[in-house]
Amino acid sequence: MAPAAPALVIRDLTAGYRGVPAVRGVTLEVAPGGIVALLGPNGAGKTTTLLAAAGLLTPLSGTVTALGSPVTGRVERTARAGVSLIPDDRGLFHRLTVAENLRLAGGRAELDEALDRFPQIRGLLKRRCGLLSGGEQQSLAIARTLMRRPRVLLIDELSMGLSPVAVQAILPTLRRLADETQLAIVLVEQHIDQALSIADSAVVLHHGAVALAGPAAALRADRDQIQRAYFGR
Ligand SMILES: Nc1ncnc2c1ncn2[C@@H]1O[C@H](COP(=O)(O)OP(=O)(O)OP(=O)(O)O)[C@@H](O)[C@H]1O
Repeated sequence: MAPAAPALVIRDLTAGYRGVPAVRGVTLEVAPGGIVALLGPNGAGKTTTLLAAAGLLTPLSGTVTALGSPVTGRVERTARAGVSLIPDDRGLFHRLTVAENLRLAGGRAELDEALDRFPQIRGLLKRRCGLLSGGEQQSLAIARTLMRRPRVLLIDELSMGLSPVAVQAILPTLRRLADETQLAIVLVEQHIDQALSIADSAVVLHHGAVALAGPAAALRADRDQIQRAYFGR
């Protein structure tokens, strides 16, 4: 059987702010059901890459194709077609309850599906979102995004500020989601080992360029290589 067409293709992407590139020549590809870990030190260009992938930032050059269509200049259409971004602040409404946050994303059927995937949220529906723990907020952010039934999920440091234990609890859920629903995921993470343990492949950015890319298992086995890529050596 021929391999499935990639869900997201970023080809030779140069993008930035007010005409100044923050990333240069970035290429990455995610298959349906695949997870790519997008790694690199602060300021390496991970968020910029995700913004361009979501159609929120227009490339200076290069292309982004999601679900077979070009992304550039089509941010709403891209979102409707099934590309969702979870920003690093998780994009939740802290003054609203968990139920209200969820209701904003879809109807009963979508809600039931999301709660089946994250049963721990059922007991929190009346709680104000701002009073949830970091891990609970993280689950809520994913559950809410799943209600839009995305086919490509871009996740920007969902585990920011969380303990390694909380990160350990959530990442396997992403792996199951990808395996069971063919969701394609780009995961920006600072917890390198944990991200590599669920990813199929990884791309390490340094100063806006790809410093290292390859299968996650190979990169996991060679920690020094990643270390060097982080420091641009
Ligand atoms: N709105 C903006 N205007 C101008 N420069 C920006 C803007 N946002 C980011 N940058 C710059 O672009 C570069 C890449 O930033 P980006 O946020 O993509 O990196 P990152 O790898 O996601 O970093 P972090 O891990 O700290 O979130 C940095 O030098 C940053 O200062």
